[in-house]
Amino acid sequence: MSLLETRDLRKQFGGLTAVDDVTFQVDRGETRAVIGPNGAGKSTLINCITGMLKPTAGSVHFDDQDITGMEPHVAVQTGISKSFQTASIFPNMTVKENVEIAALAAEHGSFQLNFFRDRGSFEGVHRISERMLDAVGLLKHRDQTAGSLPYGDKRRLEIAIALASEPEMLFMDEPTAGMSPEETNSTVDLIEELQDDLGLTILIVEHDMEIIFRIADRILVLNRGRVIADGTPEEVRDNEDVQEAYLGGVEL
Ligand SMILES: Nc1ncnc2c1ncn2[C@@H]1O[C@H](COP(=O)(O)OP(=O)(O)OP(=O)(O)O)[C@@H](O)[C@H]1O
Repeated sequence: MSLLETRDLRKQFGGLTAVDDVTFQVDRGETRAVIGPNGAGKSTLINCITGMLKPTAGSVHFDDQDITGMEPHVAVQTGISKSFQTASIFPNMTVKENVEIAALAAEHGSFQLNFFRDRGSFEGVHRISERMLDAVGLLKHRDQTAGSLPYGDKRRLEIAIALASEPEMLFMDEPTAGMSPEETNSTVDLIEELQDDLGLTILIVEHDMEIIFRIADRILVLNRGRVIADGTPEEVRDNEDVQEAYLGGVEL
């Protein structure tokens, strides 16, 4: 059963078709990657899913609801927009306070929907925050100010902040961009832990093929707005169209 699905999703900018009838699914608990060369339509596809852009045609379904073209503030009620919000770090607050604020904000935002759900205590917020900090390996730095963290740890804190709102799906937009090889490795380890420990559904856009082949269950490959391949890493790696689109025929 899919958590997220697009059906014949299309976005045109004047005469340019940036997303060309894209149909794909993200199943619960899977790590789903979207890849493609520059200008392939990855950002446009994601923006049509989150409501940042209105699709020209087709539909988007999240958790069995049609959310096509919904404004982000309406879509929040379906749980999808929590996954896509950009995590912003407050540099003068501690690592832990940053995560607690996100957990509190999520609780407030979902209050009307989860009227009978008892998360309404600071104890609950505290527990969620500690669990997420532990998950990203920042528990020992919880009392440090967020601004003093090294770059890689800041990106991990952003993941903890996103997780604190308990999203149905975690969206990661090039999570390792700008990281050193060591930071990249530990972030990939982290993603693997999140998959195993929390059973998260992850939608990831990433340029680094090595990372994608390591962590993705299924990969959607776009080129000039169209789906040219969709399958397991092995299926995608062996696909001639993918090799052609990416590297002009050089083997991946
Ligand atoms: N707002 C816009 N107006 C007009 N054309 C756009 C707009 N946004 C994107 N495009 C065009 O749509 C196509 C797809 O762009 P998009 O940014 O979705 O690709 P991408 O796969 O995310 O690329 P990159 O990997 O470089 O980020 C490109 O040709 C781009 O120039």
